Amino acid sequence: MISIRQVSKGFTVQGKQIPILSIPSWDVAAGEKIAIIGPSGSGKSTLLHLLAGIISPDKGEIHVFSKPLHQLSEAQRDQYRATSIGYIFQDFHLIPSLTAKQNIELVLPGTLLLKEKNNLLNHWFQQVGLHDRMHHLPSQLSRGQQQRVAIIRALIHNPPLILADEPTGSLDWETAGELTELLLNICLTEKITLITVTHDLNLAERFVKRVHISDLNEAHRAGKAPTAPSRKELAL
Ligand SMILES: Nc1ncnc2c1ncn2[C@@H]1O[C@H](COP(=O)(O)OP(=O)(O)OP(=O)(O)O)[C@@H](O)[C@H]1O
Repeated sequence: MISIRQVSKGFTVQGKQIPILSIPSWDVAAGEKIAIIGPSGSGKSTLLHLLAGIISPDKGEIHVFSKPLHQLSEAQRDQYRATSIGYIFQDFHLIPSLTAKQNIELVLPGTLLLKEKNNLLNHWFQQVGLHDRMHHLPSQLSRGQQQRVAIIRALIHNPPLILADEPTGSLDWETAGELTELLLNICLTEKITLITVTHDLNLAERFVKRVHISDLNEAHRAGKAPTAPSRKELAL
């Protein structure tokens, strides 16, 4: 379903090209639930951005659902993201002046009939356990509840692939565990492929498959890619 071949990606900083990722080969099968782990600055978010078509590789091939992302135009990549990808961020990016329900209505197609729209909204707010909070503003929701709304926003268009970048990074450990279980269960039921980036090894344990970025990334293994100090190191 996902196939990466000889992909490299770097960034130019002050005129100097810095290699970040160099992935000879990586395959993900449909329905897999994968936690990507690795130190800060090792390229985990960059990998998700490549898979979402937000950025393009400098070299190599990325196929997702047989689509050659490396060959798509920007408009085609926008279309790919709109139809095939649900993206969940660490910060929820909800619009503060809109209720939870209105935040989701914004991303629904205008062609839906009112009844279809309400059925869909009721279904998903039930699924994440927020059916009694639909009319709350984000500021009236806990952080865990706000992330549940963001999960609905990522899932409501039925994407076959969810990319989650530290989705529980700003939550306490108990809420983080609940949210991770919720996401895993929904993806299992809906047969969605889930790739989650996390720093939290305890949360990563809940995934059947864990991939360390340095096992994918030759640039990192070879010490070519710069790595920022980890949060743990910074906290010491
Ligand atoms: N647009 C950019 N321009 C220049 N350098 C960038 C850019 N985006 C990322 N980088 C660099 O690429 C490296 C990898 O960044 P990335 O965000 O992918 O790491 P990460 O593993 O997700 O880190 P963290 O766990 O801290 O979020 C970092 O050294 C970062 O500074």
